[in-house]
Amino acid sequence: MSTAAIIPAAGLGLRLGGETPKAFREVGGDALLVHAVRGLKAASAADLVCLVVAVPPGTEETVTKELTPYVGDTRLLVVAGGAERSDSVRTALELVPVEGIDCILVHDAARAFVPVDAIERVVAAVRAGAKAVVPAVAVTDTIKQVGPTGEVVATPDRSTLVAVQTPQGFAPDVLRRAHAAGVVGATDDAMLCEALGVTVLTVEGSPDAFKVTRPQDLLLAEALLAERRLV
Ligand SMILES: Nc1ccn([C@@H]2O[C@H](COP(=O)(O)OP(=O)(O)OP(=O)(O)O)[C@@H](O)[C@H]2O)c(=O)n1
Ligand SMILES: C[C@](O)(CO)[C@H](O)COP(=O)(O)O
Repeated sequence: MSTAAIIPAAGLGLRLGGETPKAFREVGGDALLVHAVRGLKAASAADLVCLVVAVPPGTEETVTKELTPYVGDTRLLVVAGGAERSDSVRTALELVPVEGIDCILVHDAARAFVPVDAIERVVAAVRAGAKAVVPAVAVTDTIKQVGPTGEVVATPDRSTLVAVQTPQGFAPDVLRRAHAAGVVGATDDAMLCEALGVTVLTVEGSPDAFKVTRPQDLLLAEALLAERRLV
């Protein structure tokens, strides 16, 4: 059996700023989206047969041309994304073939530097029977829950908290049911599965899978890439 991947890449990158949508911002001379695609392709154990990328409306043709050299024999489909991340994923999911796929990965273009081993851990856990799998890392800040005026109402026990990353991996029927359920406000796909009562498994993520969100993250990305190119 094989894997399909969805890359939501249709966001504007408002927190990053600048004129160019975030997925097209360059690090080390290549767009974040290109780095993300290369990362998924490098995870050979995943056997990626289909890749659906959701992009800002109007950029579908350009992106198809730009990504084609990187996908090899993986089938590439590029669609216009929606208003929210979950809308972009849902639209892309409609194009994922039903036959022959045992795992669907959903991977942010903004987490462009996830290492191969983290991707392969997610796929392996889905193939071992988990219905929904997220890569996770320990939280290093103390997290506070706050009320409407910013007052602290609780300090959760940090040892019970993790920060989750992408790619998140799913049994295809579960991801389809999760997106069909019509839950609004979900910031990741695992949350949609949780709403169905599906158990979500965590596997070890990676600090390199950080999300490029704010301007300083581009500096970190450049440094990470420079270090990788040295080894
Ligand atoms: N309508 C949207 C919003 C986000 N995304 C994608 O979802 C991933 C995670 O979103 P985030 O990092 O929040 O990106 P943006 O929405 O672009 O950032 P911001 O909230 O700062 O505008 C990104 O790869 C982004 O392109 C998407 O496909 N469609
Ligand atoms: C999917 C995600 O990257 C997991 O951490 C995250 O939830 C995306 O959130 P964002 O606020 O839309 O960047």
